[in-house]
Amino acid sequence: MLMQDDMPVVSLRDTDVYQENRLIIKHLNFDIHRGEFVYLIGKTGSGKTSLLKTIYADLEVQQGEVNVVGFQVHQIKSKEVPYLRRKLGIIFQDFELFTDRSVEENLKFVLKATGWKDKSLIQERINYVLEQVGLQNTQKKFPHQLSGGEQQRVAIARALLNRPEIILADEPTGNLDPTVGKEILHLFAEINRKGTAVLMATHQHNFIKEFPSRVIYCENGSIKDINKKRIIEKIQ
Ligand SMILES: Nc1ncnc2c1ncn2[C@@H]1O[C@H](COP(=O)(O)OP(=O)(O)OP(=O)(O)O)[C@@H](O)[C@H]1O
Repeated sequence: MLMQDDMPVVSLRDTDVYQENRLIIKHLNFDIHRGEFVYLIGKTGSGKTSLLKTIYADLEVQQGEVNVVGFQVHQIKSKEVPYLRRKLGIIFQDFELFTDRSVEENLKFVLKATGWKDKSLIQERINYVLEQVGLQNTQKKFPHQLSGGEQQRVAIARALLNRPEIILADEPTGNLDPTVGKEILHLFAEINRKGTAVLMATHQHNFIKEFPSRVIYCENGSIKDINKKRIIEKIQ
């Protein structure tokens, strides 16, 4: 599906976010543009994960419009969902790697499932994404042989395989110690600098000071853009 250059990568119009019959966030209106880096913050249970799931078509849109990387998610058919997800890089708190496969096999699995056939192109792409995350020498290792931070880097490499328009990261540093978490933040910042948009749900407000960028705040069933300076002042 073709996208015009000036089209937002994510655009929500009067969108309600539901978990089953429960309204979690109402009347959402916001855009994320190409190359933007956006933090999604808010108390536990405020709906950050539900909002991300709505964007990657894991929760049904019951009201309003959700346009994501050229797909109308509010009327997407289930057979189209894999094509939407191919344009997104999705990162979770708990990495979600296949534990019974090596790093290389984890990455190969995604490429094969998304139609890659040429063995040398597959190997080239795997080498490239691992280099991007600073893990050139881990191809034959299994997830349990890697640290948490390294496992998250593999998950990020996996998310980069199909050159996503945007990375959706749900509390990606939640299982990591603060130093490693900060390194992962810097990796996201570097990926963003090369042009990929990032939407990151996080409880770590100190990240906003470390790498200042747009902040969306989720509270009492609604969201608003807030001034990052105010948050930085509050945490100083
Ligand atoms: N599968 C589900 N079925 C029904 N309700 C759910 C489900 N998952 C989450 N909820 C409810 O939806 C609301 C929003 O949860 P959500 O996980 O989106 O919040 P969050 O801001 O991501 O929280 P956290 O910071 O703890 O990850 C909560 O009240 C939660 O109990």
